[in-house]
Amino acid sequence: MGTPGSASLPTPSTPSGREGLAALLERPQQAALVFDFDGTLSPIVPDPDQARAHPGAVPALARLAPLVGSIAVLTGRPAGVAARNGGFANVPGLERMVVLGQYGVERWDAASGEIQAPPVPAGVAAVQAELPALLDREGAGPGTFVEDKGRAIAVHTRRADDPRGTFERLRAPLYALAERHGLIVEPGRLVLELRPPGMDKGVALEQYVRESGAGAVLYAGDDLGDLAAYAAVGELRAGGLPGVLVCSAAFSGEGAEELAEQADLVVDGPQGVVALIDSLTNTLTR
Ligand SMILES: O=P(O)(O)OC[C@H]1O[C@H](O[C@H]2O[C@H](CO)[C@@H](O)[C@H](O)[C@H]2O)[C@H](O)[C@@H](O)[C@@H]1O
Repeated sequence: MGTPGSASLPTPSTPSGREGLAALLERPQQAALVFDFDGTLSPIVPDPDQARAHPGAVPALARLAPLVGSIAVLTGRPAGVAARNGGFANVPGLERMVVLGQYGVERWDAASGEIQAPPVPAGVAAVQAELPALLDREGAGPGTFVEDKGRAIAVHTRRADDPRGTFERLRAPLYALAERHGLIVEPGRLVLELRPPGMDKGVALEQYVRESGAGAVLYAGDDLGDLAAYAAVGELRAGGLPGVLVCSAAFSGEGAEELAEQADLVVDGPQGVVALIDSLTNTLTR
């Protein structure tokens, strides 16, 4: 059975990555494949509300899902937003998919369409109330905008006149604001996100791998928040569970270069991720 794009499966550049991919291909029904959303399944765009999965992503995931143990999305987005913007609901093939949102605190299950989310800590409302005056005081400018994620507040500078300069200028005051209210700052691609502590993509990935009983894991990401998931895969590998680290490298100069350095496989942004998913499907159905 052929799938769109018949490129052959790339070879990981590291021995651990080659071992991880070999294990995935030998026992696909025991493999967990976990994907970040923005920058990995969804191309980076100036307005987060307009971000959608790459047109090839859902069809590619739906073809691969029945061949592997499990497929999940692990994202900084609220779980419901990623499920909606990704178009993951009611897709034949993706009935078992889960979206772990807000760095793993929230969970959306395709099987039920329901979202589980704990209560929002009080510090989030306090930050929300103080933020406009802080941005004004720091001269953030009209291009700087705030994304209210419910249990986190993201300050974006991509649309500012000087995106990197504004990001750097806001860094210290936002860290201080977060600390005053018991939150942490999660830096990303031209975004500083103020969110509750206690969970990150590493903890979430490790929990998901254990819960799904996976014997191998593939994790694909593009941003600083994905480093924790990379570290978790490193620890799982050290404990004998093979894994592959994929970097979706679409933009440079946005602070996430470390990810490409640590990856076993670097692909060309979301379109490269789709090609990789398709080549896995092709290999498993040959
Ligand atoms: O964990 P992720 O799925 O990678 O989410 C991380 C953050 O992604 C979003 O921001 C990024 O994508 C936007 C849309 O392409 C882009 O405009 C922005 O510059 C990027 O930083 C999202 O808006 C955040 O809430 C996520 O935490």
